[in-house]
Amino acid sequence: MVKAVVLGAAGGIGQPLALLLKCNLHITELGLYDIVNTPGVAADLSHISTPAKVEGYLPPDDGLKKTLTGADVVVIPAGVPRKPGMTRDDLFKINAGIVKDLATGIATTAPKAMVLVISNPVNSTVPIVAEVFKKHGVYDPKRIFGVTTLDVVRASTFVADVLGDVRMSKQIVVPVVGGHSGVTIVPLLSQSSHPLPPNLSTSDYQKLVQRVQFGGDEVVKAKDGAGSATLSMAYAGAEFADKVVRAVKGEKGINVPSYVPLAADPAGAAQLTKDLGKELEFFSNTVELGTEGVVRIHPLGPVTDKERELLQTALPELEKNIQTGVNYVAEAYKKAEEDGPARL
Ligand SMILES: NC(=O)C1=CN([C@@H]2O[C@H](COP(=O)(O)OP(=O)(O)OC[C@H]3O[C@@H](n4cnc5c(N)ncnc54)[C@H](O)[C@@H]3O)[C@@H](O)[C@H]2O)C=CC1
Ligand SMILES: O=C([O-])CC(=O)C(=O)O
Repeated sequence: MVKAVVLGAAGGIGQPLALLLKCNLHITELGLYDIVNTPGVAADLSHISTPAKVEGYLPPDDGLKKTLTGADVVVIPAGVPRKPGMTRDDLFKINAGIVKDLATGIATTAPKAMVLVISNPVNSTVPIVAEVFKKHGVYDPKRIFGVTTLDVVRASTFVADVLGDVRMSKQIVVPVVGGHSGVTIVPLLSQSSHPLPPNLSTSDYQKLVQRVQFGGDEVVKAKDGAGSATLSMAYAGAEFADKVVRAVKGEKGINVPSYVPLAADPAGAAQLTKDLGKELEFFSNTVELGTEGVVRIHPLGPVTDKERELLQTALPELEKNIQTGVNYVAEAYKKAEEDGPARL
């Protein structure tokens, strides 16, 4: 029995993601929560002849609590998406508060659930969830994940393009490490399961790196004000959720890319710090999953000089983004204490 929950389930990502989770045969219960439209989305999905029992709730009458009760896996795509000209960091002002409130709901109702954060800016929203959990005394770094799967999906697709065989894209695995925005997205193309052509020019290599780093902008521009990636994100989110669900059910040896608290695996974190020459609290890398969440954070593996340069550019930006999330929660709690205890 596995209960999966989507918070922000009526949105551009939420609806197709809920559809894909309803089609996942490992999931027996699907809880949908949003500030609008979830009863309709749930009624619609409930007619699909797969096992998951679907329920949709809105904020009144303790809807968040009802949705989260008994949750094993919670996916969060709630929040506003980008418009052309915006960076993911521009979303922080609105999305930080949304994620903080939802994280509070999870910490109080389903503190043992695996939490999969999609809402941007992921580099800062994942630290927000971690800090809220710390405040509630239920922080387990092994159970909090930033969903960076779309970067890896894009890298596979774009490498297949360069190799001239799109039929191969599903088999191609390229580690993408760091974070989930612009220069913090670092594709380790030298570790691609399918090597790049040896005669690839420097400028074509740079274009490929740039395309992985700014793939999200391609979609934002094409949607021209109507939002950012939703369908490819739902695909990536469902792929990630499927792996987490299978790991929770006891399947062994499942490896996923994810932006995780490095406290999840102190030995792995120590190796990563050695590889990077810098200590960070969160970083995206391949992690092994088990029934209790992260079992192991993999080392970076051999990187080229060019990749090391990309990492050196990513790290200060990532560090700043992490601090923004941590500071936000500290300030919110300080303000709440000043205003009175019932505020959070
Ligand atoms: N991690 C990643 O790779 C990606 C992340 N994203 C991010 O995902 C987020 C959602 O994007 P879309 O689905 O396109 O946006 P959307 O606007 O279509 O949907 C967001 C949904 O969140 C709901 N929502 C707002 N406040 C809420 C609250 N307090 N509680 C519950 N639900 C709430 C809205 O009602 C809406 O249905 C954005 O922040 C976007 O930047 C988007 C693509 C990729
Ligand atoms: O670009 C955006 O704002 C949405 C996103 O995170 C992505 O598509 O990778």
